[in-house]
Amino acid sequence: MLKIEKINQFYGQSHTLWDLDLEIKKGRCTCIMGRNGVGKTTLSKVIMGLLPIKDGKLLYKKKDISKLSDYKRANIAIGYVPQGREIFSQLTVKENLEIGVLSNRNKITKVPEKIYDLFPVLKQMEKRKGGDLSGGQQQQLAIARALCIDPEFLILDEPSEGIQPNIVSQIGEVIDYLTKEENITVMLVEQKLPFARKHGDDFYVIDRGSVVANGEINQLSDDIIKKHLSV
Ligand SMILES: Nc1ncnc2c1ncn2[C@@H]1O[C@H](COP(=O)(O)OP(=O)(O)OP(=O)(O)O)[C@@H](O)[C@H]1O
Repeated sequence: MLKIEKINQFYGQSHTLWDLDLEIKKGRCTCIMGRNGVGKTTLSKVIMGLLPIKDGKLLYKKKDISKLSDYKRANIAIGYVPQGREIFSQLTVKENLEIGVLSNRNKITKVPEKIYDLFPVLKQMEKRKGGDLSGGQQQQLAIARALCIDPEFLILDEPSEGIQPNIVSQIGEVIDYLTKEENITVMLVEQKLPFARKHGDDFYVIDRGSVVANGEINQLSDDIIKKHLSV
């Protein structure tokens, strides 16, 4: 689905991603793991076209998308839930979802009922302002908004961060449903091992901007964890 070949990214003089290679397979949940500051969010933003790369290739369904704008990437059905959610706090829940609908690749005009089936709390709170929702509800809204574009590929940047356990498990169930039932490909940036192990199929561990380990999630060994993930 997505193949990244030897990308290098810089913030000014600061070299952040180093010859990074990665492959994300269709219909699977691939966890991107690593300690704070190793480049996980930078990688997500590079895929979304929010940050430029110096060199390397981003092949999405075999087509090089590295020169496409972020707007065009939404049109090719890549959904993105950034760290920090970035919902519109002054707009209602429904209006936030309608912003996602505007980029729907099938040109639908209404929020699909399926979104509310996945996140019933959003139906109850449809008229409430985004900013008045709890952190967990905002995270659900951010995921729901990304699903309104009807993505084939969804990037979730630390969706479980700072969220209460019952909402984390609901989000996990949604990830399972998307990959197993809807064949949506998920890239999950995640630091929590139990969550990654439960919902991930594959993993990549990044350290100082490079991939240091990867494989199927059951190959994520204690040795890798000790070397590259524990603090
Ligand atoms: N806008 C920026 N300008 C300069 N340096 C930046 C910028 N954003 C991030 N960095 C640096 O790039 C490196 C990678 O940051 P990034 O946010 O991608 O890491 P991360 O793995 O997502 O971390 P975390 O788990 O804490 O979110 C860090 O050293 C960070 O300080």
